[in-house]
Amino acid sequence: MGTFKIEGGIPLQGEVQPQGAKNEALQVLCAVLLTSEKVTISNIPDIIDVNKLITLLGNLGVKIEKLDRNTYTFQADNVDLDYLKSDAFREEGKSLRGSIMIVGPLLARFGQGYIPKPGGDKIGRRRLDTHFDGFINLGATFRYNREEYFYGVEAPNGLKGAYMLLDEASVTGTANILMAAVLAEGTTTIYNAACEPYIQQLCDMLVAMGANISGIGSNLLVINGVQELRGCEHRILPDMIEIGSWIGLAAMTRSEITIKNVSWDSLGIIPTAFGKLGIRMEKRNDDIYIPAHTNGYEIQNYIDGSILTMADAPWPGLTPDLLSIILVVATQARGEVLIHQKMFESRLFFVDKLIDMGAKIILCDPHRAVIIGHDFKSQLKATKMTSPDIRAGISLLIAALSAKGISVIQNIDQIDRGYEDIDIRLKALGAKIERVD
Ligand SMILES: CC(=O)N[C@H]1[C@@H](OP(=O)(O)OP(=O)(O)OC[C@H]2O[C@@H](n3ccc(=O)[nH]c3=O)[C@H](O)[C@@H]2O)O[C@H](CO)[C@@H](O)[C@@H]1O
Ligand SMILES: C=C(OP(=O)(O)O)C(=O)O
Repeated sequence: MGTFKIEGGIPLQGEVQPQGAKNEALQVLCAVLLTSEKVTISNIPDIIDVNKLITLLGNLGVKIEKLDRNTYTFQADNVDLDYLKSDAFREEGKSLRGSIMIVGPLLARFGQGYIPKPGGDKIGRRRLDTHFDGFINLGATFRYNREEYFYGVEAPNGLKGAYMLLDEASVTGTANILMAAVLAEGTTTIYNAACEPYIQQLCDMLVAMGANISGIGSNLLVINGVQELRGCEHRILPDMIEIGSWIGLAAMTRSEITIKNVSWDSLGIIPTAFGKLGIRMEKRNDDIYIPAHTNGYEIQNYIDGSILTMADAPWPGLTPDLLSIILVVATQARGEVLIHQKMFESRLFFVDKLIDMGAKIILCDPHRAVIIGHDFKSQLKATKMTSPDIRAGISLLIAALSAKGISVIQNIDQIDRGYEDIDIRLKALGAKIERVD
């Protein structure tokens, strides 16, 4: 596992180009399994999780051509279903969360889908009931091998459209059910569907492939099944979580940064959420300009003067993936904030490290932490730390960049799984960061 060595306390300056969205990439890559025709996808981020999924597709027999670093063509005209029964698949399939989304397309097109319990961040319980309840609603039979943590769904006679009210607005669950429903016979209605930009993008891609979907962008999707889908070209949106990470990083390191081509209209509440911490930014065409916050930033209170709460919620609420970043940025704000991570129960434990570095944080329980900002009157102290999950990892990296002295972050695979060339891009802005071993 690699390590970053970071000399903090240096303001950065310059422009950054956000990578393509990891979580969208994982969805649209799985969608290539829905057609025997060629699909071209551009703006694919070159990151560990995405590359693992591309390898998995290749092992499933999908023909893959790399046109440039971030553009590929895929053709699933000769899928090797036997691979799903191999030991290699049991290992590969469980190494990332996104692999779960091969199940819907495989079930829809070939009548069978299998997956070992998928990996991803260890940030609390991550159940899959919504996915499999959805497939069962579409007429699939379900089995689960408890010893091997292996899931299977089968529908040898095809899927039949159905009405369903999802138990929770699961992002990957909605994507999976949607990809099954586009080839099911008749009409499927998915209520309480997740509607993140990732899902909207997936819907747009499926429509370009010939699917019939209405309600895109809402929590009520109506899908009229079609017999087959065709190839298409699809471009992945810039990664809104990475954009949020750069906003937080700019404020906390008091750097002047322009984030290029952010697709502002797809960012939803994210700029407003950082605005509540007092972070100023300007929309310049489709770029975000963040001035150097030399006089700090002040957390807003509610109208009645009470302390602000920042909590996650399904889209269009604030994504849980940005709360760790918001938390770390708040440690240098003027004022206080309650961070309430509602969805995951083990995502706040990294605050121990921030407390070691001198941040004023009260961890109330696994879901809530109160942050009392230093207003830059006291700098965080450099330390040695390990990245527990992708977003805690980037948050610790932001803390290290703002801290006095040299910090070491171990287990940086956790950061590399979601952030393309993060060290190279930081260096281009003037950061002192080295990848050691
Ligand atoms: C590969 C991928 O796309 N991963 C994202 C996806 O994971 P993923 O699709 O796995 O996450 P889900 O949307 O299924 O749910 C995440 C967690 O939130 C809980 N939950 C969900 C919906 C809800 O209305 N109420 C509720 O409590 C679930 O029980 C679960 O613990 O969505 C998560 C939630 O945005 C993000 O953190 C992950 O980055
Ligand atoms: C939790 C995340 O990823 P995954 O679902 O892949 O673990 C994330 O991207 O913040």
